[in-house]
Amino acid sequence: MTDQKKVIFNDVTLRDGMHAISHQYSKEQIAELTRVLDDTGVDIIEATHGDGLGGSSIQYGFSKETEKDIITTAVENVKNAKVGVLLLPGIGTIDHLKRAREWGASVVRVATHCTEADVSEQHIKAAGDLGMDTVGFLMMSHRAEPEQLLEEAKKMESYGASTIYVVDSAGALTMDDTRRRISLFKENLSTEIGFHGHNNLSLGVANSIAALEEGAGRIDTSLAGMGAGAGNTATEELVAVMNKMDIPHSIDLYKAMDAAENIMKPMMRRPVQIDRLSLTLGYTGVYSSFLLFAERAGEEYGVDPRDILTKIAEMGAVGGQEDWIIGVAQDLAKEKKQDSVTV
Ligand SMILES: C[C@H](O)CC(=O)C(=O)O
Ligand SMILES: [Mn+2]
Repeated sequence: MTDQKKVIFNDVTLRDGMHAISHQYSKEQIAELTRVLDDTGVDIIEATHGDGLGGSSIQYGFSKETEKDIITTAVENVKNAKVGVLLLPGIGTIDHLKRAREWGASVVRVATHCTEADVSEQHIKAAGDLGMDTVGFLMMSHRAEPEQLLEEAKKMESYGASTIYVVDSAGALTMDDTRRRISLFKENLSTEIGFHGHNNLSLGVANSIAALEEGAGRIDTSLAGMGAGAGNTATEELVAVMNKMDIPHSIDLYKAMDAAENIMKPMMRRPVQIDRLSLTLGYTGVYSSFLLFAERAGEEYGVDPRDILTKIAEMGAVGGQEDWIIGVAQDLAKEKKQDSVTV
């Protein structure tokens, strides 16, 4: 590492972590998590529905608390960190963003599928006009070759994003895949570069380190990896490795370990871990937040959720197409029934 600037930690416990708890954090839990996260030293705390502003819906699942309560609770309980929000154009609007800004959010990540940066133009420009730290977030980055991803990143840069992320939504990137994308960004963009990992193939920490070595300056993590699929890169795990490698940051390792163990893990409804289903997400390259949808559909229709995910991967589903899961489960159940009749 030649660049000795402190790495910025963007914590996603209260946003990606929402997926792992079906968006059901209570105000009290949000307040407690915000306080401990702030105390660990993270730079940015992202707090919204898992699918961002406007995400609370029948399609993505309703959150327990309102958008206003999620954001204002985080803002009221933070001392040092900035509060951020996620915005997927089409789910969230510029009006949502203006309200989030009024409630005290100062960072926004405008997220698009990796080949559709075009749809972020208005939202990135609006965020700039609102004086927010504006980040472009290219989801499902494994689905674009590095050169194509760079072209999309350049669009976000031209709209005014000051940081652009490689987002491994499916936890499907290998270390070499990560290096190739981040290094190309580093050579060709003048923005800061970020990396958002999921641990489905057990590469959350390794990919984050590879991204840092190639010049990323922002990294997403969460306590105990709380997040969709097998979770995100766990803060305490990454910090331990960064300490051993002398990579500078602002996190207190023991505080992060204690918060993960004492506060985060007891709140989990289902262990956030690599199991056959979350591993299948990484293996087939499916959006991590499809995990619980596939698990539920598998139970309801009596089919193996791995078959659902494999089919969903073949169909090339992207974030927002959660409803396809039911259709696939129904088709698989029908096929299963026909097979048993023929036999
Ligand atoms: C809406 C997604 O959960 C955003 C994200 O964290 C990802 O794509 O990964
Ligand atoms: Mn994610």
